[in-house]
Amino acid sequence: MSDAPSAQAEKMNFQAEVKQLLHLMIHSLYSNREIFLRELISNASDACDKLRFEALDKSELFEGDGELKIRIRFDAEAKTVTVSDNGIGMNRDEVITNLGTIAKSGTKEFFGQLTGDQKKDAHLIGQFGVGFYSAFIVADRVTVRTRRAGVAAAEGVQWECAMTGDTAGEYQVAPIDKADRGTEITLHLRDGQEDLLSGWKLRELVRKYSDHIVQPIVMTKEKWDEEKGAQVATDEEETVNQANALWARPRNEITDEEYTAFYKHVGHDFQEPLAWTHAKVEGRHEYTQLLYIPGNAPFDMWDRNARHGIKLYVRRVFIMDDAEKLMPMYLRFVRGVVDSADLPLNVSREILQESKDIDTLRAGCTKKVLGLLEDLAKNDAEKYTTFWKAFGNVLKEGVGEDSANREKIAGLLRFASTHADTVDQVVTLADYIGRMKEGQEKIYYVTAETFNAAKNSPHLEVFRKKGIEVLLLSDRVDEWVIGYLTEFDGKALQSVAKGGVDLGALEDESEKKEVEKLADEYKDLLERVKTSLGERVKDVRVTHRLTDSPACLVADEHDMGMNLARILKAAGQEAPSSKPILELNPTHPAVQRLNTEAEHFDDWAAVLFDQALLAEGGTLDDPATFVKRTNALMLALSNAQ
Ligand SMILES: Nc1ncnc2c1ncn2[C@@H]1O[C@H](COP(=O)(O)OP(=O)(O)OP(=O)(O)O)[C@@H](O)[C@H]1O
Repeated sequence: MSDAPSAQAEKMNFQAEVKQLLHLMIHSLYSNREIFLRELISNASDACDKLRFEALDKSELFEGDGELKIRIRFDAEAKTVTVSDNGIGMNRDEVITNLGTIAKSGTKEFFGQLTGDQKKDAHLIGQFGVGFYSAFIVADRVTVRTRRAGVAAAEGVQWECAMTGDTAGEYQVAPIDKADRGTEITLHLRDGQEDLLSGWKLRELVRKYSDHIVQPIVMTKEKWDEEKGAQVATDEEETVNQANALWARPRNEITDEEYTAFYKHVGHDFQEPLAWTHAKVEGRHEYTQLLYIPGNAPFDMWDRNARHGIKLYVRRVFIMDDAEKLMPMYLRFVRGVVDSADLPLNVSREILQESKDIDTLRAGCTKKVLGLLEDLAKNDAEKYTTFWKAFGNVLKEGVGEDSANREKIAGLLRFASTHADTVDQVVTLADYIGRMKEGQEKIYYVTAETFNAAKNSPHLEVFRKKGIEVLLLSDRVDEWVIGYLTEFDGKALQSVAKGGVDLGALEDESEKKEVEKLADEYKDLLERVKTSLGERVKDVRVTHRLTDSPACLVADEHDMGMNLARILKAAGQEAPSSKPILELNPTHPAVQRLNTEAEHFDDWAAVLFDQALLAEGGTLDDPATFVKRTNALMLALSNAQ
């Protein structure tokens, strides 16, 4: 029963998503039921960290008790397990928001991806974050008693939810008196969970999952009672975890299991990390970094304001969460801890904004992470592939964002190309250069909105014929990457859909002469087409790049590529309007036919232009006229036969 006077208790309904999540949690995560303790301890530890941070300039929040700790108790008779902390606590509004709703970004995507298959869904919930609600895996009633630091005892709040009978979708909130600040969470265990009512079992779980928690986790000491033949509680308390900073220990004394358990806490992740790097840096600035690459992208990765980044400590004292200044945006998936020996203990977010020391820390952390990625790429291709699939598109942002490390980041990029002609992004720029034809000076690429549009682009025809590899870029961010990455290892990057194709030494003299000759022969035709198309084209010329298609559109050397112009337009941005150049393939029968056409010349010219635009991935601004013209030409042809 609740300790609160029921007259003042208020019934409230969970947000619909919470109900769904609770249901899923209980059904999909049952085989992982032990994690509830890790999650509650992790939250308690975060609550202590938050208090420490808020108390930096408001020491009265400690209320005379600065020794932050987490306590675990159990009551075998009442069948309860209680986790309490003397951290920041919550007020009524916070209780309702934090425990009654899900305010996370990515919530919609998460629910959209659920399949009903328990295994798959368990994996998804893990990625989404299990948190407080995991308590309901082992408990059918949960009581939270909490009081925010710094407010009066009478401002305590009790939250309670029973998952039985008709009340499953609702919870109760009531005011209570709570003398000590912080949060106490009592789990009323479900039938069959009695094994958790044991000091030995709970200690085992703490050691297994929460040993690395920095605050002491205390439990009542037990001793063996011969008469009763059982362990009995004493009046003393003892710390049951290591309660020291894992990152401050020497690397060779930390096991992989410990690194992994620590990651799950700092990364708010349910799954294993992909890789980590742990180093103590000495010199002008002294700091320790323990940085992890997660195995999966979190749901809120595309939310550039998402939290959960790097925790900053100063000489092992927690300073702040999500110190975004410590990692560049394009490495926002990195999780972990940086512990500085030089920053002042009273450092604030504002000081951090301007601190030169932070710039040094960030440069050091960035270097470490890029080094770790290089190492993975070189020595563990499988892991690197996993990394690339999850975070490749975020890393690409770095090409524009971090000019100092541009070459390094470029070396980490992976592309699809005409070499394998598959959608898999596996080609490095170095691989490409290694396969360049003799006499080839540039790295060629094509950008398009989809992989198939890139792969089948008419602009590739001459490259395919000559066996020259072309990178196939179809991720949105690629246009941005290419805008900054103009060369790699001394080789310029060149779009196959821009400017004239100058294949340099790859083109033989006779081919060049042939094109020049055709250009001369077709001079009049080019002029007529240009006049016919009027404002739609900048120029009309004979192509070097087509072998099979009759026509294609290209952007002038210094104009914006057409794919980028479309992306900008779709994003509602002004793109400088530049007209394309139409290139015609005089060896194609359609173009030869055009040369002799009199009556339907304008229709032919317009259809060739529109087809080239479609093949290039563009959209017609007047599709109905295109259809009408094509039909008219088909009829004219069949009448002529
Ligand atoms: N012991 C506690 N003391 C103070 N606040 C708490 C405590 N436990 C939970 N909360 C609050 O409730 C919120 C929701 O907790 P929950 O565990 O569901 O998610 P989370 O910790 O924010 O994220 P994640 O599930 O990804 O770890 C927390 O963000 C915190 O604000």
